[in-house]
Amino acid sequence: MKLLPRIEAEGGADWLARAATQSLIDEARLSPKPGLVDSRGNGAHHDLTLELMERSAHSLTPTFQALAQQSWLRPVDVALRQTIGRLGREGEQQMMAATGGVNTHRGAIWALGLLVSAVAMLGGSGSAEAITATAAKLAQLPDEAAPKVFSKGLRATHRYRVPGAREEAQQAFPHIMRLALPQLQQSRQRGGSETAARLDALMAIMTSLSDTCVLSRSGLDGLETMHEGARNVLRAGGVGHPHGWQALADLDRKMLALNASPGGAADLLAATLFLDRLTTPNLAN
Ligand SMILES: CC(C)(COP(=O)(O)OP(=O)(O)OC[C@H]1O[C@@H](n2cnc3c(N)ncnc32)[C@H](O)[C@@H]1O)[C@@H](O)C(=O)NCCC(=O)NCCS
Ligand SMILES: Nc1ncnc2c1ncn2[C@@H]1O[C@H](COP(=O)(O)OP(=O)(O)OP(=O)(O)O)[C@@H](O)[C@H]1O
Repeated sequence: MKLLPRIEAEGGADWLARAATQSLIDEARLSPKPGLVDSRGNGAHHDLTLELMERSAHSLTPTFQALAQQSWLRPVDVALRQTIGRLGREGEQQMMAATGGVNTHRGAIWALGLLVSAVAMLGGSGSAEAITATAAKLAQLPDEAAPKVFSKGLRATHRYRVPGAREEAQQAFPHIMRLALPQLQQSRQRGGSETAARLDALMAIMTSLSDTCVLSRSGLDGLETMHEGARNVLRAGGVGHPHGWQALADLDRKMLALNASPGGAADLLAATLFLDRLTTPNLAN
């Protein structure tokens, strides 16, 4: 894994925040994504639009900036965990204010927020491994001030006995490190388009994530359809191959018929693009 270029402390927080927002916008615009909001339309979501997703992404820039500033060269401890927990919840409120009460990016604030903090804790330099390991340490610490709400995601993890957004972070983002980033690089090396490589990275996440968005909306049927369909795309040579493209279209149809949308996989793709962006900083401008 490439080393990050040194990001100077001054301006570093601003740069990280813009990179995080841009990663959310890149994820939202990427098309065609099964079930999700993209440049074509709303996917399986009746309350979301691309315009709303982009407005939401921009509303989060000050949150990412504050997370980076407060975390700059700080050690992992409960005090920092509580600070970022508070900033993350304030970010959720910013998002809700910007979208008129629609949840566009809750999971993304969690994943990207932890990663932005982790890069800042490392002073703006570090490998993707070091960044995700640092984020995991933060996610493992208790946040006493967190309200005890039994969210939809939490309910799904209990009902189906699967890991969710919390566990993905606590385990240092295995779906990003073991699946999405290697797939992104492999598909780029194959020489296809950047869009195809990013869609392949999304497929890699979708082959195995226990996505609580999918589980809440369409149960185990939806989850199995997602796993199987994403495997078919990659087995057929990826999105850049005509058979892979066909398999993606089939998966899109099936997900829509089930009202299934892989929102958790989309969040992790945005986080993947963020980590990728750190190694090619000219993309963030
Ligand atoms: C941990 C979070 C995501 C809450 O998760 P919870 O499981 O309770 O479910 P909720 O339904 O609210 O949201 C889950 C979201 O995570 C995403 N997701 C779903 N499944 C997965 C998965 N397996 N892996 C990763 N992300 C997933 C989806 O987008 C989903 O919408 C978060 O909202 C939270 O607790 N934030 C507190 C603020 C905080 O501490 N922030 C610190 C970092 S900024
Ligand atoms: N491009 C995208 N399209 C749709 N969802 C996305 C996209 N990118 C990320 N997501 C994630 O999907 C989640 C939205 O899923 P969902 O609509 O199931 O959430 P909800 O608000 O909890 O549920 P509901 O709308 O059923 O009340 C968001 O939290 C967001 O993180």
